[in-house]
Amino acid sequence: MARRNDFGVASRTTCENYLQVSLSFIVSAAAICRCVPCVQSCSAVPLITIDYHSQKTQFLCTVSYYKIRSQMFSVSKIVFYPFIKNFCCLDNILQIYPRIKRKTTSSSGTNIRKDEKQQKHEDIPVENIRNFSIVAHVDHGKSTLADRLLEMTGAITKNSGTSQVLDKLQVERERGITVKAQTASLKYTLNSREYLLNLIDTPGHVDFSSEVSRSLAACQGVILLVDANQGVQAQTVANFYIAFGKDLVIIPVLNKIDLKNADPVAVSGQLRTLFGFSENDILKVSAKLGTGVEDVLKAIVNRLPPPPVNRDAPFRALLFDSWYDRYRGAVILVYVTDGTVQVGDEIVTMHSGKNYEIKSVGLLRPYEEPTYKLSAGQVGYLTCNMRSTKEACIGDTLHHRNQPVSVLPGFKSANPMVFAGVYPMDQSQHVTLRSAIEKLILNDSAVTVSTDSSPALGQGWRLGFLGLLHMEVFSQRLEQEYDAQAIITAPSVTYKARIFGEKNVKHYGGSEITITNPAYFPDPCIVTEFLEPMVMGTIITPDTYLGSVLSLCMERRGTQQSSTNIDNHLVMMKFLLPLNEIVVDFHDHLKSISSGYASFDYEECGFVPSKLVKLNILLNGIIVEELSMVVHASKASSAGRKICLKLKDIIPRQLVEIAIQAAVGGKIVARETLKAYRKDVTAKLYGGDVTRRKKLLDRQAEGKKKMKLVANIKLPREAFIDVLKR
Ligand SMILES: Nc1nc2c(ncn2[C@@H]2O[C@H](COP(=O)(O)OP(=O)(O)OP(=O)(O)O)[C@@H](O)[C@H]2O)c(=O)[nH]1
Repeated sequence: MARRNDFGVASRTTCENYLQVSLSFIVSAAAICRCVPCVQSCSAVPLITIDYHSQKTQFLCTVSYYKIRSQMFSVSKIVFYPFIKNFCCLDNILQIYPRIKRKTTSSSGTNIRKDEKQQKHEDIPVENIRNFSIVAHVDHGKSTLADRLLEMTGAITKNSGTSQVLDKLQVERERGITVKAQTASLKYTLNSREYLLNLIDTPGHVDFSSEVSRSLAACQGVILLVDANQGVQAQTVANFYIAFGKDLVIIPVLNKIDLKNADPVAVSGQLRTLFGFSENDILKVSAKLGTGVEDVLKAIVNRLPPPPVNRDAPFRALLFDSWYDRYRGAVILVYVTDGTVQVGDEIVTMHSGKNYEIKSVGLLRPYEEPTYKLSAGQVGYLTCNMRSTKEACIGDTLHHRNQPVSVLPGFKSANPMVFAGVYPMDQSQHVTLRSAIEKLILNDSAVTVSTDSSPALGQGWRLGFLGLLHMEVFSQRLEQEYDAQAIITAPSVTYKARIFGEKNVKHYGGSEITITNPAYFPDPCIVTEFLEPMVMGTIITPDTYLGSVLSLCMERRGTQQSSTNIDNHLVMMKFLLPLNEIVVDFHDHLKSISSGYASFDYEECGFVPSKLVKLNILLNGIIVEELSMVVHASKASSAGRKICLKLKDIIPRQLVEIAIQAAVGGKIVARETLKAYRKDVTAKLYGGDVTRRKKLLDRQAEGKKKMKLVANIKLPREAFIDVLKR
């Protein structure tokens, strides 16, 4: 059945005549790299024949998942021909791509089984599908529970050495947090019925909450995981209300019951008081040890409804995630709500109206596993030669060409809260950085981009993030995944201003303008009022720390809205806080004053009038535009003092004295003086009259004064970078 072709050639006829494709190539890493584009262009599961140095050493393998170099290559099944002589060829591949699994059965047998397996995947009836997500506060054990679920359903092997399988990004593994929602389709048999459980693991940190709400669009239920040691935390409350608001079935699960300090009884009480669960609903597990996890699987099957979909209707799917693959372009993750879609179908994306031919479809188990088709109710990926990163629009509806359907409700676009400038290290890296940002945005659609420029840092972009951690993770991913070095400037938030006067309104293009960059702060004379963004913060803290938490919130201009006792020890408080005050270090401060016990979460709460001013920084009387910032009037002097001191440390001393000033309008609010280098002009004098000494010093002072008049203070680029970056 396997045919020997020339190296790397997979003819189209072979593609069409067989379910599999025959390829011949020399066994080496390069060969596999060269083979993969051919494999990708075929619309069937490929069968690869390898000719090792013309010794007719052949084996077959069905490729189910492959990625090259920085990513991963994986061949799920390798079938040996009986006449294999040289096994070292296989070992070569195994060394390079350790995820290849060996299997020695007859080729035909395997193919039949593969077909059967694919049939089963596609044909699992809708009643046996459950789509769910795991939501929880940071570190309450979502990824650990997901690992156990994967193990118990056979998607990964036990003790495979890989923990937190769904945290695939390097940044996630390094920081031990989830930043990107991940999907895995699990097969689970209960009472001899086979179920397909589509699990979406979501991030816990507030900065990635847009990932959570997007993932929930494909789910009918959630597992609300709570650490039995820490109890209900701010993010637990937020996640509960997101799921509740979307009418999803919520399965409350207490995790970490194996810990010595775990108090499942008290935490169950908190869940009952706050959310009205009954004791019988609450499951108790240890995700780490696997205790009780089987009950979670049963609860998913028994308590969650199947997806409300129609397989007989024309194909319709919701695009809810995407990522970039350098060989296949955009890979998009869809939730099929109606009909079926298969390789070779022509589809249209509603947003752009563009046509595409489906090149491959499959499920994530948790690695890509190609299937023949995707049916309604399933969550799977598809590739369709989407080359431009802008084409995969999150929330878009897909349908078959010539079979229009109604639009699915999309997503409320995430509102960026924090803005920062991103510039290349030097301008020669501008193009590289631009393409890296574009590709990363495909994977992280919450980031907004606009171009920006600065005399000191050159051409760059102003990026909007959901929070500070989001910004840090984005810059780390730029570096790790795309090898792009960037300077990220200090973050700021968006303000608004109401303009008066017809001429001014015309000039600014509206009576209410948004200020994302202090450089565009309007003249206060033409502004009726400035507005600043507020958030409703939820803080849950043990009552021992109540005093210090309250004074921190007051200091940050917060006003208390409510206070509820969750139980005898925990208090939940709501504060209205200016976003600007919490964006940088509020969370760190809160953790340090409460020994790590208080938790914080926030949601946007609109804009309110505020007394905002632009703080200018002057060097010897000249404004340095890049260093200016927008602050609340009451904080102008302290912010000014801070930046003047920082500048004094960073700016190298020069031949003239430099006055570093912070000013609001014409009023100087802070000042530091950087002393000039002073040559010891009296060094040559030995003894003599004191007037000679004075004369020399006077002459030096005169010279310095003149120099100050003509000197142009230039900040070296490095000093700028030091001040501008956080
Ligand atoms: N003792 C014990 N530790 C657990 C259990 N479940 C999780 N952990 C530990 O808790 C820590 C956090 O677990 P993760 O699974 O990363 O938590 P997460 O909710 O996915 O974290 P984020 O994605 O950052 O929100 C890890 O050190 C786990 O080993 C459990 O049942 N018992």
